[in-house]
Amino acid sequence: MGHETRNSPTYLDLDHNLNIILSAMLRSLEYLAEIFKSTMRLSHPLLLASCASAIQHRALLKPADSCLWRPPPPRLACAIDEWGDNPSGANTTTAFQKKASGRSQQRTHETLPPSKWEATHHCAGPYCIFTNPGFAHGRGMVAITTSPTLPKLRAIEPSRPVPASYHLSLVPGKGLGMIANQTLSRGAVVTTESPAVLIHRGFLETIPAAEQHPLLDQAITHLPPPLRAAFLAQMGHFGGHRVADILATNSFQMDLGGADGHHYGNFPAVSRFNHDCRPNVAFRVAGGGLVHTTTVVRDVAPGEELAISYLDSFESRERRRQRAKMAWGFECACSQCSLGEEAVRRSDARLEEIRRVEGVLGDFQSTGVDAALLRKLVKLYRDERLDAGVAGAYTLVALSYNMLGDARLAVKYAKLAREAVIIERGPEAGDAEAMRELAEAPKEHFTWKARVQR
Ligand SMILES: C[S@@+](CC[C@H](N)C(=O)[O-])C[C@H]1O[C@@H](n2cnc3c(N)ncnc32)[C@H](O)[C@@H]1O
Repeated sequence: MGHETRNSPTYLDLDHNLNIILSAMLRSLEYLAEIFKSTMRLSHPLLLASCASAIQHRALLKPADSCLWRPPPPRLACAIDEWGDNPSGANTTTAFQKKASGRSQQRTHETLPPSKWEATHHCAGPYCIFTNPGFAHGRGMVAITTSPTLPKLRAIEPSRPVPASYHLSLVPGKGLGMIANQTLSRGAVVTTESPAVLIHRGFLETIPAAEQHPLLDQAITHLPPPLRAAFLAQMGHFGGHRVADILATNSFQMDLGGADGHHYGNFPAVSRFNHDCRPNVAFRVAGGGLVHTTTVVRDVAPGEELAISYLDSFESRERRRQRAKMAWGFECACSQCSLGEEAVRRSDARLEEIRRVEGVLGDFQSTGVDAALLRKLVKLYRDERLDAGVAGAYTLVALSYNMLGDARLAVKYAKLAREAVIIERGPEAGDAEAMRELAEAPKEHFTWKARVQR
């Protein structure tokens, strides 16, 4: 599973870019124009691409410099010293395992296994299996990654569960899907989940299948039985090696930070979301805690399917369909893709117009920016039902109204932008704070009348 930006297969961070914008604005309005252009092209702070694409991409990479599958060395291969008083792992039976084996288990803090990362001697090239069977009170987690990633693994947080507001059901043509049990209002959280399996991108892209597959199989055996069962119950769309297929069908690309930070994360509960090009649910994996959170972006009625977008929703129908087919192997017949030909033509034209208008607004040198253009952008998003990607548009509209010297509408859209940013990227997103500041004091904001005064 993967989700794409509107124009680039790289990892980017919109908050980071907005911060650049803000400081750049103070220094040079011309510089701002350039950064605006690139920033407003993005629809999502977290850029995801499918394992399937990665596997296809692997063919382009030069044959691996990796070592062969290594027999267990006499001592642990990875830098276990980094974790101080890490126990040997002899007592790693989890609360779940004990429950599963029928023994009564009082789930108190004392009886739960400690949550610590342990190295194993199973490695391929620089990538080793690391396990944490005590993670999240015995739910467990496993990673195939490099030793320098260990401090980042230790920062991963257990999710705080939310009451289930959906059930799983067969959806014609899609396999299982998530169906709302109740009315859900915009902003309602549907799922929170920590990764079950975390795999370094380099492992999937450079280690040959003959070495990769045994290590993947081995990694899964380190999950406590209930989580292992949940992992193996996931859909595999492509066939072939079971674990690799599950990862190719159900992984989110995640950036743990730094040059070595690119990983794929698997979340067995989240894996049941089907795709829709106009989804009613947005997702994010925020911060070093790596908790995956999904939030409803428009009101949902009981019985409605909950869906996320695997793709860049701003691309044309043709392009979206190609990508769905290439990366996940299905013909996209979502509500937007199955419109009639005339409606599709109008939809594609609106998407093209969104790109053009955002280009104009993002170029500080451009003329013709007025309230009518800003109203047009908002209407285009509404007509296209881009509820899951509206935060960037509202942010741009709020800043633009302020640059035009309209404090009332700058405040209105800054508030809308802040709400949308929180829904799409979480309350900790930098843009949420930036929009709060704009809403509180538009005339003191450095964008005030910036277009009028030129
Ligand atoms: C992450 S899984 C989603 C859950 C899956 N339906 C299941 O039964 O577990 C992704 C797979 O679901 C199917 N799928 C998801 N969205 C779909 C859609 N809009 N149309 C058809 N198939 C879809 C495809 O087979 C895709 O490879």
